[in-house]
Amino acid sequence: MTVNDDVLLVHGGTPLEGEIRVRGAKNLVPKAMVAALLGSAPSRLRNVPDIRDVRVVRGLLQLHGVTVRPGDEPGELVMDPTRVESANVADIDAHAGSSRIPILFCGPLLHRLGHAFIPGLGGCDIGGRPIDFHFDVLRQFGARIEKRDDGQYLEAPQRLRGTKIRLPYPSVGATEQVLLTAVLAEGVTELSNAAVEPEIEDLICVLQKMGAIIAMDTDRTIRITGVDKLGGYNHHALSDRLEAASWASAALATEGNIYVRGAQQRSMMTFLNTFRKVGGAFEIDDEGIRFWHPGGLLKSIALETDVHPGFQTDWQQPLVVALTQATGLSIVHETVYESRLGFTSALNQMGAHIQLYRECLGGSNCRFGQRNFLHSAVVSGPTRLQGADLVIPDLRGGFSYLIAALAAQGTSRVHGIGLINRGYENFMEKLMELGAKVELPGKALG
Ligand SMILES: CC(=O)N[C@H]1[C@@H](OP(=O)(O)OP(=O)(O)OC[C@H]2O[C@@H](n3ccc(=O)[nH]c3=O)[C@H](O)[C@@H]2O)O[C@H](CO)[C@@H](O)[C@@H]1O
Ligand SMILES: C=C(OP(=O)(O)O)C(=O)O
Repeated sequence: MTVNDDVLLVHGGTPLEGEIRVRGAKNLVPKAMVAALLGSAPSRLRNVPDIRDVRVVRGLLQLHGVTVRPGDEPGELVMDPTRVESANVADIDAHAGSSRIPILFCGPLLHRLGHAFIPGLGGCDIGGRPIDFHFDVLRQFGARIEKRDDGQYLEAPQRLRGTKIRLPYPSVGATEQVLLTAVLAEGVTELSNAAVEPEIEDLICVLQKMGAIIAMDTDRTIRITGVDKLGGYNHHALSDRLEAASWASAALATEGNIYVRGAQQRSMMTFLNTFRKVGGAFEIDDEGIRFWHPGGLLKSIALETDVHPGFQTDWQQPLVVALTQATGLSIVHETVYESRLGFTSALNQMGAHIQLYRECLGGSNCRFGQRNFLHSAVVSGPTRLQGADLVIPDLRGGFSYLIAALAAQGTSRVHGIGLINRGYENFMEKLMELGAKVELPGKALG
Protein backbone atom coordinates (compact mmCIF):
# COMPACT_ATOMS: atom_id res chain seq x y z
CA MET A 1 0.00 0.00 0.00
CA THR A 2 1.49 3.37 -1.01
CA VAL A 3 1.13 6.13 1.56
CA ASN A 4 1.34 9.61 0.01
CA ASP A 5 2.47 12.39 2.25
CA ASP A 6 -0.41 14.82 1.64
CA VAL A 7 -2.40 13.97 4.75
CA LEU A 8 -5.63 15.44 6.03
CA LEU A 9 -6.74 15.00 9.64
CA VAL A 10 -10.52 14.67 9.84
CA HIS A 11 -12.27 14.96 13.21
CA GLY A 12 -15.60 13.23 12.61
CA GLY A 13 -19.04 13.43 14.14
CA THR A 14 -20.14 16.88 12.95
CA PRO A 15 -23.01 17.14 10.43
CA LEU A 16 -22.05 19.03 7.26
CA GLU A 17 -24.28 22.07 6.95
CA GLY A 18 -24.33 25.06 4.61
CA GLU A 19 -24.00 25.88 0.95
CA ILE A 20 -21.43 25.04 -1.73
CA ARG A 21 -21.38 25.58 -5.47
CA VAL A 22 -20.53 23.12 -8.22
CA ARG A 23 -19.29 24.34 -11.58
CA GLY A 24 -18.75 22.67 -14.95
CA ALA A 25 -18.54 18.89 -15.13
CA LYS A 26 -15.17 17.15 -14.93
CA ASN A 27 -16.46 14.72 -17.55
CA LEU A 28 -17.46 17.44 -20.01
CA VAL A 29 -15.17 20.44 -19.64
CA PRO A 30 -11.85 18.82 -20.67
CA LYS A 31 -13.59 17.26 -23.70
CA ALA A 32 -15.11 20.57 -24.76
CA MET A 33 -11.57 21.96 -24.52
CA VAL A 34 -10.34 19.21 -26.87
CA ALA A 35 -13.20 20.07 -29.26
CA ALA A 36 -11.82 23.64 -29.52
CA LEU A 37 -8.88 22.10 -31.40
CA LEU A 38 -11.22 21.23 -34.28
CA GLY A 39 -12.20 24.84 -34.92
CA SER A 40 -10.75 27.44 -37.26
CA ALA A 41 -11.69 30.25 -34.85
CA PRO A 42 -11.38 30.82 -31.06
CA SER A 43 -13.79 29.15 -28.64
CA ARG A 44 -15.08 30.45 -25.34
CA LEU A 45 -15.92 27.98 -22.56
CA ARG A 46 -17.62 29.23 -19.40
CA ASN A 47 -18.23 27.62 -15.98
CA VAL A 48 -14.80 25.92 -16.08
CA PRO A 49 -13.74 24.49 -12.69
CA ASP A 50 -10.18 24.68 -11.44
CA ILE A 51 -9.42 20.95 -11.31
CA ARG A 52 -6.39 18.92 -12.31
CA ASP A 53 -7.93 17.34 -15.45
CA VAL A 54 -8.59 20.84 -16.84
CA ARG A 55 -4.98 21.85 -16.17
CA VAL A 56 -3.70 18.73 -17.95
CA VAL A 57 -5.74 19.44 -21.09
CA ARG A 58 -4.81 23.10 -21.03
CA GLY A 59 -1.13 22.06 -21.01
CA LEU A 60 -1.64 19.63 -23.90
CA LEU A 61 -3.51 22.22 -25.99
CA GLN A 62 -0.74 24.75 -25.42
CA LEU A 63 1.88 22.20 -26.47
CA HIS A 64 0.00 21.93 -29.77
CA GLY A 65 0.03 25.66 -30.43
CA VAL A 66 -3.42 26.51 -29.05
CA THR A 67 -3.35 29.70 -27.00
CA VAL A 68 -5.44 29.35 -23.85
CA ARG A 69 -6.22 32.41 -21.73
CA PRO A 70 -8.77 33.36 -19.09
CA GLY A 71 -11.82 35.20 -20.43
CA ASP A 72 -13.65 38.17 -18.96
CA GLU A 73 -15.72 36.33 -16.36
CA PRO A 74 -14.38 34.01 -13.62
CA GLY A 75 -14.18 30.43 -14.87
CA GLU A 76 -14.06 31.44 -18.54
CA LEU A 77 -11.40 30.11 -20.93
CA VAL A 78 -10.70 31.40 -24.41
CA MET A 79 -8.92 28.92 -26.68
CA ASP A 80 -7.47 29.99 -30.02
CA PRO A 81 -6.59 27.06 -32.32
CA THR A 82 -5.63 29.06 -35.42
CA ARG A 83 -1.96 28.02 -35.20
CA VAL A 84 -2.07 24.32 -34.37
CA GLU A 85 1.35 22.67 -34.65
CA SER A 86 3.08 19.40 -33.86
CA ALA A 87 4.29 19.02 -30.29
CA ASN A 88 7.49 17.44 -29.05
CA VAL A 89 6.83 13.81 -28.10
CA ALA A 90 8.87 14.13 -24.90
CA ASP A 91 6.81 17.15 -23.83
CA ILE A 92 3.55 15.27 -24.43
CA ASP A 93 4.95 12.25 -22.65
CA ALA A 94 5.46 14.37 -19.54
CA HIS A 95 1.65 14.13 -19.22
CA ALA A 96 1.67 10.33 -19.25
CA GLY A 97 -0.50 8.86 -16.50
CA SER A 98 -2.13 12.20 -15.74
CA SER A 99 -5.68 11.66 -16.99
CA ARG A 100 -7.82 9.75 -19.52
CA ILE A 101 -8.42 12.74 -21.77
CA PRO A 102 -5.27 12.55 -24.00
CA ILE A 103 -6.86 9.66 -25.94
CA LEU A 104 -9.51 12.11 -27.18
CA PHE A 105 -6.88 14.21 -28.97
CA CYS A 106 -6.59 11.49 -31.66
CA GLY A 107 -9.32 12.59 -34.07
CA PRO A 108 -8.75 16.35 -33.79
CA LEU A 109 -4.96 16.01 -34.23
CA LEU A 110 -5.35 13.62 -37.16
CA HIS A 111 -7.64 16.18 -38.83
CA ARG A 112 -5.44 19.17 -38.08
CA LEU A 113 -1.95 17.66 -38.48
CA GLY A 114 -2.33 14.23 -40.06
CA HIS A 115 -0.57 12.59 -37.14
CA ALA A 116 -0.80 12.30 -33.33
CA PHE A 117 1.13 10.93 -30.38
CA ILE A 118 -0.86 9.74 -27.37
CA PRO A 119 0.97 9.08 -24.08
CA GLY A 120 0.04 6.40 -21.53
CA LEU A 121 -3.33 7.25 -19.95
CA GLY A 122 -4.09 7.87 -16.29
CA GLY A 123 -7.47 8.00 -14.61
CA CYS A 124 -8.89 5.99 -11.76
CA ASP A 125 -7.65 2.50 -11.04
CA ILE A 126 -11.08 0.84 -10.91
CA GLY A 127 -10.68 -1.87 -13.55
CA GLY A 128 -8.56 -2.75 -16.57
CA ARG A 129 -9.85 0.25 -18.53
CA PRO A 130 -8.78 -0.96 -21.99
CA ILE A 131 -8.86 1.41 -24.97
CA ASP A 132 -9.46 -1.19 -27.68
CA PHE A 133 -12.79 0.36 -28.77
CA HIS A 134 -11.03 3.70 -29.36
CA PHE A 135 -8.41 2.24 -31.67
CA ASP A 136 -10.88 -0.04 -33.43
CA VAL A 137 -13.06 2.93 -34.36
CA LEU A 138 -10.11 5.11 -35.39
CA ARG A 139 -8.93 2.34 -37.72
CA GLN A 140 -12.43 2.23 -39.21
CA PHE A 141 -12.12 5.95 -39.98
CA GLY A 142 -8.86 5.17 -41.83
CA ALA A 143 -6.21 5.92 -39.19
CA ARG A 144 -3.00 3.89 -38.88
CA ILE A 145 -1.88 3.14 -35.34
CA GLU A 146 1.44 1.93 -34.06
CA LYS A 147 2.01 1.07 -30.42
CA ARG A 148 5.53 1.78 -29.17
CA ASP A 149 7.03 1.68 -25.67
CA ASP A 150 6.33 5.34 -24.89
CA GLY A 151 2.78 5.53 -26.29
CA GLN A 152 0.65 5.31 -29.41
CA TYR A 153 1.63 6.87 -32.74
CA LEU A 154 -1.21 7.60 -35.16
CA GLU A 155 -1.28 8.72 -38.74
CA ALA A 156 -4.00 9.64 -41.25
CA PRO A 157 -2.57 8.91 -44.73
CA GLN A 158 -5.59 10.74 -46.23
CA ARG A 159 -8.71 12.51 -44.98
CA LEU A 160 -10.55 10.27 -42.50
CA ARG A 161 -13.78 8.78 -43.85
CA GLY A 162 -17.17 8.44 -42.19
CA THR A 163 -18.10 4.87 -41.35
CA LYS A 164 -20.67 2.60 -39.72
CA ILE A 165 -19.75 1.60 -36.18
CA ARG A 166 -21.38 -0.51 -33.50
CA LEU A 167 -19.76 -0.29 -30.07
CA PRO A 168 -19.59 -3.60 -28.15
CA TYR A 169 -20.62 -1.61 -25.03
CA PRO A 170 -21.91 1.98 -24.74
CA SER A 171 -18.52 3.40 -23.73
CA VAL A 172 -18.51 7.10 -22.89
CA GLY A 173 -14.94 7.67 -24.08
CA ALA A 174 -15.33 5.67 -27.30
CA THR A 175 -18.56 7.55 -28.14
CA GLU A 176 -16.71 10.84 -27.66
CA GLN A 177 -13.85 9.51 -29.78
CA VAL A 178 -16.32 8.87 -32.63
CA LEU A 179 -17.95 12.30 -32.27
CA LEU A 180 -14.67 14.21 -32.21
CA THR A 181 -13.45 12.29 -35.26
CA ALA A 182 -16.62 12.03 -37.34
CA VAL A 183 -17.48 15.73 -37.35
CA LEU A 184 -14.68 16.55 -39.82
CA ALA A 185 -14.53 13.16 -41.57
CA GLU A 186 -15.68 12.80 -45.13
CA GLY A 187 -19.31 11.62 -45.39
CA VAL A 188 -21.68 10.13 -42.87
CA THR A 189 -20.88 8.18 -39.70
CA GLU A 190 -23.53 6.04 -38.03
CA LEU A 191 -22.73 5.02 -34.47
CA SER A 192 -24.96 2.49 -32.75
CA ASN A 193 -24.92 1.33 -29.12
CA ALA A 194 -23.57 4.77 -28.24
CA ALA A 195 -23.33 6.17 -24.72
CA VAL A 196 -25.88 8.92 -24.11
CA GLU A 197 -24.69 10.43 -20.82
CA PRO A 198 -25.68 14.10 -20.25
CA GLU A 199 -22.03 15.08 -20.72
CA ILE A 200 -22.12 13.52 -24.20
CA GLU A 201 -25.25 15.48 -25.09
CA ASP A 202 -23.49 18.63 -23.91
CA LEU A 203 -20.45 17.80 -26.05
CA ILE A 204 -22.82 17.38 -29.02
CA CYS A 205 -24.23 20.84 -28.23
CA VAL A 206 -20.69 22.24 -28.29
CA LEU A 207 -19.95 20.58 -31.63
CA GLN A 208 -23.25 21.74 -33.14
CA LYS A 209 -22.37 25.31 -32.13
CA MET A 210 -19.10 24.85 -34.06
CA GLY A 211 -21.00 23.87 -37.22
CA ALA A 212 -21.26 20.08 -36.89
CA ILE A 213 -24.29 18.10 -38.05
CA ILE A 214 -25.22 15.47 -35.44
CA ALA A 215 -28.54 13.66 -34.90
CA MET A 216 -29.26 11.55 -31.83
CA ASP A 217 -31.98 8.89 -32.01
CA THR A 218 -33.77 7.46 -28.99
CA ASP A 219 -32.20 4.01 -29.57
CA ARG A 220 -28.53 4.86 -28.83
CA THR A 221 -27.85 5.66 -32.49
CA ILE A 222 -25.97 8.83 -33.37
CA ARG A 223 -25.60 10.00 -36.99
CA ILE A 224 -22.92 12.50 -37.87
CA THR A 225 -22.62 14.16 -41.27
CA GLY A 226 -19.04 15.29 -41.71
CA VAL A 227 -18.38 18.92 -42.68
CA ASP A 228 -15.27 20.51 -44.22
CA LYS A 229 -14.70 23.16 -41.60
CA LEU A 230 -15.76 24.02 -38.05
CA GLY A 231 -15.74 27.40 -36.30
CA GLY A 232 -15.42 28.30 -32.63
CA TYR A 233 -18.08 28.05 -29.93
CA ASN A 234 -19.37 29.99 -26.94
CA HIS A 235 -20.66 27.58 -24.31
CA HIS A 236 -21.63 27.44 -20.65
CA ALA A 237 -20.58 23.97 -19.46
CA LEU A 238 -23.13 21.61 -17.97
CA SER A 239 -22.68 21.43 -14.20
CA ASP A 240 -21.05 18.51 -12.43
CA ARG A 241 -23.78 16.01 -11.46
CA LEU A 242 -21.13 13.66 -10.02
CA GLU A 243 -19.73 16.22 -7.61
CA ALA A 244 -23.27 17.31 -6.69
CA ALA A 245 -24.23 13.72 -5.82
CA SER A 246 -21.07 13.34 -3.74
CA TRP A 247 -22.07 16.29 -1.57
CA ALA A 248 -25.61 14.90 -1.36
CA SER A 249 -24.22 11.62 -0.05
CA ALA A 250 -22.06 13.54 2.42
CA ALA A 251 -25.17 15.33 3.73
CA LEU A 252 -26.94 12.01 4.20
CA ALA A 253 -24.06 10.13 5.84
CA THR A 254 -23.22 12.94 8.30
CA GLU A 255 -26.90 13.70 9.07
CA GLY A 256 -26.35 17.12 7.59
CA ASN A 257 -28.02 19.60 5.25
CA ILE A 258 -26.24 20.94 2.16
CA TYR A 259 -27.50 23.28 -0.53
CA VAL A 260 -25.61 22.49 -3.73
CA ARG A 261 -25.80 25.56 -5.93
CA GLY A 262 -25.48 24.54 -9.58
CA ALA A 263 -26.93 21.03 -9.11
CA GLN A 264 -29.45 20.28 -11.88
CA GLN A 265 -32.46 18.00 -11.58
CA ARG A 266 -32.49 16.94 -15.23
CA SER A 267 -29.08 15.27 -15.16
CA MET A 268 -29.60 13.80 -11.67
CA MET A 269 -33.08 12.25 -11.90
CA THR A 270 -31.88 8.67 -11.36
CA PHE A 271 -29.71 9.68 -8.41
CA LEU A 272 -32.58 11.67 -6.87
CA ASN A 273 -34.93 8.68 -7.06
CA THR A 274 -32.37 6.48 -5.30
CA PHE A 275 -31.58 9.17 -2.72
CA ARG A 276 -35.29 9.36 -1.88
CA LYS A 277 -35.61 5.56 -1.64
CA VAL A 278 -32.75 5.49 0.90
CA GLY A 279 -34.65 8.05 2.97
CA GLY A 280 -32.81 11.23 2.00
CA ALA A 281 -34.75 14.46 1.48
CA PHE A 282 -34.19 17.07 -1.22
CA GLU A 283 -35.76 20.23 -2.52
CA ILE A 284 -35.13 21.63 -5.98
CA ASP A 285 -35.17 25.27 -7.02
CA ASP A 286 -33.97 27.15 -10.09
CA GLU A 287 -30.43 27.59 -8.77
CA GLY A 288 -29.65 24.24 -7.20
CA ILE A 289 -30.77 21.43 -4.93
CA ARG A 290 -30.85 21.18 -1.12
CA PHE A 291 -30.07 17.71 0.24
CA TRP A 292 -30.59 16.68 3.83
CA HIS A 293 -31.08 13.84 6.29
CA PRO A 294 -34.66 14.24 7.55
CA GLY A 295 -34.08 12.33 10.81
CA GLY A 296 -35.12 8.78 11.60
CA LEU A 297 -33.65 5.67 10.06
CA LEU A 298 -32.31 5.34 6.53
CA LYS A 299 -33.64 2.45 4.42
CA SER A 300 -31.61 -0.29 2.74
CA ILE A 301 -31.93 -0.62 -1.05
CA ALA A 302 -30.90 -2.73 -4.03
CA LEU A 303 -28.72 -0.69 -6.35
CA GLU A 304 -27.25 -1.47 -9.73
CA THR A 305 -24.87 0.87 -11.54
CA ASP A 306 -25.31 1.17 -15.29
CA VAL A 307 -24.81 3.40 -18.29
CA HIS A 308 -27.12 6.43 -18.56
CA PRO A 309 -30.03 6.62 -17.85
CA GLY A 310 -29.09 4.06 -15.20
CA PHE A 311 -27.45 4.83 -11.88
CA GLN A 312 -24.07 6.37 -12.75
CA THR A 313 -21.11 4.32 -11.49
CA ASP A 314 -19.32 7.46 -10.21
CA TRP A 315 -22.24 8.04 -7.81
CA GLN A 316 -21.79 4.61 -6.26
CA GLN A 317 -18.80 4.96 -3.93
CA PRO A 318 -19.97 8.06 -1.99
CA LEU A 319 -23.50 6.64 -1.64
CA VAL A 320 -22.20 3.35 -0.22
CA VAL A 321 -20.96 5.27 2.84
CA ALA A 322 -24.52 6.47 3.47
CA LEU A 323 -25.76 2.89 2.99
CA THR A 324 -23.59 1.79 5.95
CA GLN A 325 -26.02 3.90 8.01
CA ALA A 326 -29.20 2.31 6.55
CA THR A 327 -31.16 -0.34 8.41
CA GLY A 328 -30.97 -3.84 6.92
CA LEU A 329 -29.17 -5.29 3.92
CA SER A 330 -28.38 -3.19 0.86
CA ILE A 331 -27.22 -4.80 -2.35
CA VAL A 332 -24.86 -2.99 -4.70
CA HIS A 333 -24.18 -4.48 -8.14
CA GLU A 334 -21.41 -2.62 -10.01
CA THR A 335 -21.86 -3.39 -13.72
CA VAL A 336 -19.68 -0.71 -15.34
CA TYR A 337 -16.25 -1.42 -13.80
CA GLU A 338 -15.04 -4.81 -12.63
CA SER A 339 -12.98 -3.54 -9.68
CA ARG A 340 -14.80 -0.60 -8.17
CA LEU A 341 -15.60 -2.05 -4.76
CA GLY A 342 -12.07 -2.45 -3.35
CA PHE A 343 -12.51 0.78 -1.41
CA THR A 344 -14.98 -0.99 0.91
CA SER A 345 -12.24 -2.85 2.82
CA ALA A 346 -11.18 0.43 4.46
CA LEU A 347 -14.82 1.13 5.38
CA ASN A 348 -14.90 -2.29 7.07
CA GLN A 349 -11.80 -1.32 9.06
CA MET A 350 -13.82 1.68 10.25
CA GLY A 351 -16.62 -0.61 11.47
CA ALA A 352 -18.81 -1.09 8.38
CA HIS A 353 -20.10 -4.56 7.44
CA ILE A 354 -19.65 -4.95 3.70
CA GLN A 355 -19.22 -8.33 2.07
CA LEU A 356 -18.11 -8.63 -1.56
CA TYR A 357 -19.22 -11.32 -4.05
CA ARG A 358 -18.14 -12.49 -7.50
CA GLU A 359 -21.75 -13.26 -8.46
CA CYS A 360 -24.12 -10.72 -10.01
CA LEU A 361 -26.39 -9.88 -7.08
CA GLY A 362 -29.59 -8.00 -7.77
CA GLY A 363 -31.72 -7.87 -10.88
CA SER A 364 -29.54 -8.75 -13.85
CA ASN A 365 -26.46 -10.57 -15.08
CA CYS A 366 -23.63 -8.34 -16.25
CA ARG A 367 -20.37 -8.76 -18.21
CA PHE A 368 -18.53 -9.57 -14.98
CA GLY A 369 -20.65 -12.48 -13.68
CA GLN A 370 -19.10 -15.97 -13.37
CA ARG A 371 -15.65 -14.38 -13.56
CA ASN A 372 -13.09 -13.54 -10.95
CA PHE A 373 -14.36 -10.04 -10.16
CA LEU A 374 -15.65 -8.99 -6.75
CA HIS A 375 -18.24 -6.67 -8.25
CA SER A 376 -21.29 -7.13 -5.98
CA ALA A 377 -21.58 -6.01 -2.37
CA VAL A 378 -23.94 -6.60 0.52
CA VAL A 379 -23.89 -3.72 2.99
CA SER A 380 -25.34 -4.52 6.37
CA GLY A 381 -26.34 -1.61 8.56
CA PRO A 382 -26.55 0.55 10.44
CA THR A 383 -22.99 0.43 11.74
CA ARG A 384 -21.11 2.92 13.87
CA LEU A 385 -17.98 4.12 12.06
CA GLN A 386 -14.72 4.83 13.89
CA GLY A 387 -11.88 7.08 12.69
CA ALA A 388 -8.99 5.26 10.97
CA ASP A 389 -5.85 5.68 8.88
CA LEU A 390 -7.00 5.76 5.25
CA VAL A 391 -5.13 5.83 1.94
CA ILE A 392 -7.09 7.29 -0.97
CA PRO A 393 -7.34 4.70 -3.77
CA ASP A 394 -9.08 6.71 -6.53
CA LEU A 395 -11.16 9.84 -7.04
CA ARG A 396 -14.64 8.76 -5.87
CA GLY A 397 -13.27 6.17 -3.45
CA GLY A 398 -11.22 9.02 -1.98
CA PHE A 399 -14.23 11.26 -1.58
CA SER A 400 -16.13 8.40 0.04
CA TYR A 401 -13.30 8.06 2.58
CA LEU A 402 -13.64 11.75 3.38
CA ILE A 403 -17.38 11.25 3.92
CA ALA A 404 -16.78 8.18 6.10
CA ALA A 405 -14.18 10.05 8.16
CA LEU A 406 -16.60 12.96 8.62
CA ALA A 407 -19.40 10.61 9.69
CA ALA A 408 -17.17 8.59 12.04
CA GLN A 409 -16.48 9.01 15.72
CA GLY A 410 -12.92 10.15 16.41
CA THR A 411 -10.11 11.29 14.15
CA SER A 412 -9.04 9.85 10.80
CA ARG A 413 -5.79 10.43 8.94
CA VAL A 414 -6.58 10.52 5.22
CA HIS A 415 -3.48 10.08 3.05
CA GLY A 416 -3.17 11.13 -0.59
CA ILE A 417 -5.84 13.83 -0.55
CA GLY A 418 -4.14 15.56 -3.53
CA LEU A 419 -5.94 13.06 -5.78
CA ILE A 420 -9.29 14.62 -4.88
CA ASN A 421 -8.27 17.79 -6.75
CA ARG A 422 -8.56 15.83 -9.97
CA GLY A 423 -12.32 16.17 -9.89
CA TYR A 424 -13.45 18.27 -6.90
CA GLU A 425 -12.78 21.99 -7.16
CA ASN A 426 -11.66 23.68 -3.92
CA PHE A 427 -12.86 20.72 -1.87
CA MET A 428 -10.93 21.82 1.20
CA GLU A 429 -12.54 25.28 1.23
CA LYS A 430 -15.94 23.67 0.65
CA LEU A 431 -15.45 21.28 3.56
CA MET A 432 -14.60 24.17 5.84
CA GLU A 433 -17.58 26.21 4.64
CA LEU A 434 -19.77 23.25 5.61
CA GLY A 435 -18.31 23.18 9.13
CA ALA A 436 -16.10 20.11 8.74
CA LYS A 437 -13.38 19.81 11.35
CA VAL A 438 -10.36 19.15 9.17
CA GLU A 439 -6.71 20.12 9.45
CA LEU A 440 -3.54 19.70 7.48
CA PRO A 441 -0.94 18.61 10.06
CA GLY A 442 1.08 21.72 10.93
CA LYS A 443 -1.57 24.05 9.45
CA ALA A 444 -4.97 24.54 11.12
CA LEU A 445 -7.78 24.68 8.56
CA GLY A 446 -10.97 24.64 10.51
C1 LIG B 1 -13.18 11.33 -18.04
C2 LIG B 1 -14.47 10.61 -18.05
O1 LIG B 1 -15.42 11.03 -18.68
N1 LIG B 1 -14.56 9.55 -17.30
C3 LIG B 1 -15.83 8.86 -17.21
C4 LIG B 1 -15.97 7.94 -18.40
O2 LIG B 1 -14.84 7.08 -18.39
P1 LIG B 1 -14.51 6.21 -19.67
O3 LIG B 1 -14.91 6.97 -20.88
O4 LIG B 1 -13.10 5.78 -19.55
O5 LIG B 1 -15.47 4.98 -19.44
P2 LIG B 1 -16.15 4.04 -20.52
O6 LIG B 1 -17.59 4.38 -20.59
O7 LIG B 1 -15.36 4.07 -21.77
O8 LIG B 1 -15.98 2.61 -19.85
C5 LIG B 1 -17.09 1.80 -19.58
C6 LIG B 1 -16.71 0.35 -19.70
O9 LIG B 1 -16.28 0.07 -21.02
C7 LIG B 1 -15.04 -0.61 -21.02
N2 LIG B 1 -14.26 -0.20 -22.21
C8 LIG B 1 -14.15 1.13 -22.53
C9 LIG B 1 -13.39 1.54 -23.61
C10 LIG B 1 -12.72 0.56 -24.38
O10 LIG B 1 -12.02 0.86 -25.35
N3 LIG B 1 -12.86 -0.76 -24.04
C11 LIG B 1 -13.62 -1.17 -22.97
O11 LIG B 1 -13.72 -2.36 -22.68
C12 LIG B 1 -14.37 -0.13 -19.72
O12 LIG B 1 -13.37 -1.04 -19.30
C13 LIG B 1 -15.56 -0.07 -18.78
O13 LIG B 1 -15.81 -1.34 -18.25
O14 LIG B 1 -17.20 7.21 -18.28
C14 LIG B 1 -17.28 6.38 -17.12
C15 LIG B 1 -18.60 5.65 -17.16
O15 LIG B 1 -19.66 6.54 -17.04
C16 LIG B 1 -17.14 7.22 -15.85
O16 LIG B 1 -17.03 6.36 -14.75
C17 LIG B 1 -15.89 8.07 -15.90
O17 LIG B 1 -15.92 9.03 -14.85
C1 LIG C 1 -13.65 7.25 -12.98
C2 LIG C 1 -13.60 8.57 -12.96
O1 LIG C 1 -12.85 9.35 -13.73
P1 LIG C 1 -11.75 9.03 -14.85
O2 LIG C 1 -12.46 8.39 -15.98
O3 LIG C 1 -11.24 10.38 -15.20
O4 LIG C 1 -10.72 8.15 -14.22
C3 LIG C 1 -14.48 9.38 -12.07
O5 LIG C 1 -14.64 10.59 -12.34
O6 LIG C 1 -15.00 8.84 -11.09
